[in-house]
Amino acid sequence: MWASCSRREASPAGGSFRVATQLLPAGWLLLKEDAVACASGPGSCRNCCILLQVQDTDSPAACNRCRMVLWCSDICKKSDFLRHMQCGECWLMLQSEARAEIQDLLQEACLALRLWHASAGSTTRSLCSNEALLMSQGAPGILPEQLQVAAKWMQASIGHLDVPSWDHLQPASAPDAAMYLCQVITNSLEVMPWIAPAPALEGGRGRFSSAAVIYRHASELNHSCSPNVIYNFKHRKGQNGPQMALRSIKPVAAGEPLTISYVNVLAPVSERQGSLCARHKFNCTCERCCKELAAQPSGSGSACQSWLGGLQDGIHAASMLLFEEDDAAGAHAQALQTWCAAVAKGCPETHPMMLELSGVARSAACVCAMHQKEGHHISAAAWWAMRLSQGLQLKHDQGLSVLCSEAGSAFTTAAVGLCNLLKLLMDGSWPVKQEQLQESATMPVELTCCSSDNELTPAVLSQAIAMCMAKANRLLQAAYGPGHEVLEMASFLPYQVHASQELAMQICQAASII
Ligand SMILES: C[S@@+](CC[C@H](N)C(=O)[O-])C[C@H]1O[C@@H](n2cnc3c(N)ncnc32)[C@H](O)[C@@H]1O
Repeated sequence: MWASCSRREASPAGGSFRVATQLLPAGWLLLKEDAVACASGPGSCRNCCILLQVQDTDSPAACNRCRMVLWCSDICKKSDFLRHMQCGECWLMLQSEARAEIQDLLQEACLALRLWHASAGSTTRSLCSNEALLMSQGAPGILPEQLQVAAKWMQASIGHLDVPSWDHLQPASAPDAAMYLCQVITNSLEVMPWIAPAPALEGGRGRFSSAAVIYRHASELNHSCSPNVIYNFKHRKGQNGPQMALRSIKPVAAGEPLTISYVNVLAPVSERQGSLCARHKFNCTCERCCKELAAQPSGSGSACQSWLGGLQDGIHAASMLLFEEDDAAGAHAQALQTWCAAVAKGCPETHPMMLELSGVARSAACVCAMHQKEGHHISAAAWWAMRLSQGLQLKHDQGLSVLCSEAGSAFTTAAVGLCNLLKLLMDGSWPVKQEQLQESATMPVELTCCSSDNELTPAVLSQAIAMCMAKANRLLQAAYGPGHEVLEMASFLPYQVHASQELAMQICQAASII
């Protein structure tokens, strides 16, 4: 798929990027690929990157030599031990002097060693490294001298290896070591840790430590603050590094660059530019940044944090769902896209349901995170169930756990239906016409007896939601038997949000990029 839908193009400034070779509709799974090399942060398994504290069954296994590196289980240790030894990481970790001297670059140095080992000295040479720039000017937070010292330690680690006995490897020269280090700094993608916003994630369940990972294809993608491709990771015990999936989130025209975002797209322009500079060492020149910098040179401004936070979690949730590639997941992805678009259209000041939805998004993200951890298929049922649980107070012990682990249940239909309904509401198409509902084969709610008011009041909304619930209850009971039901409905009171016009504008601007 990747080779047929995209090609590499040289950029005028050197380096390359990827463009679409055909029209790509939104929601296409473009690529799944395994990591070339990865280095996890402290406290997580060196092989699969899962946080050690979330492992329920296995006890962590340490390297018997350096005692600094841990794996979540014997399976992961077995899978990664030779790599750890053969790339020189074990020797490097044994050097207390090195650990002190390059502590800020230790993870990068380990990843660079692993990249050297994985690439057998050649296959990643095509990755850009920005080496000349980094080695002459350094970058925010890193001095060129620090890079030199880290490269020297890398070279020493490789020098202490009995490399000739591993026939595919060549000892790395000092310039090579520096190149690998710069490649890592320029190209590694960060597997973000989950921030636990809700009780469901307390105690670290479902959270992953951050890890730096290099992928062969995904690392070729340029960044945009308004990306057309979303990426996500799947952790698998025994595998080195998470698997990555790329999926289009907007229609992409033939010839258009494929872009992902390396940072939080909902942050203001100054913050985005700052983190791209600090972590990836470049000044972003994407269209959105250029526009926003021109319009608002200071790039400052607060935003409605809880709402944006919810939206961000919603995007994470969506990306989790988008990882799946079967038909059911396609429907889920569609539902979430519709939902995200609906949410993106509004802001707390203009629509009372927005805060509610942000809470829903947050909960959805939690469920998806937990499911990711447990390796279950993530279904839209989970999303829908959490939506009900948050907004409509579904009791967790009454059906949620069943719902969440079921793929392709009747609730998928309900999720799609609710999303459709929300879209109609957000589009201002209230009252919803019977014909509009019938147009959608997946719409499960009958709204014929709903209010004929022209206004979307809390009472009307409550009535619509109540009907969704009634339908949901019927589906729930048909699928899982008596005792599984949505218990009560929270009152949908209008939310008072005291936001300035300017703030509302910022929120809408941020949201419009989805
Ligand atoms: C992961 S690489 C992407 C592929 C890269 N263009 C290449 O030639 O291999 C990241 C590097 O690409 C460049 N880059 C990516 N997105 C950019 C953007 N929006 N603005 C400016 N430079 C960008 C920067 O040099 C960055 O360090």
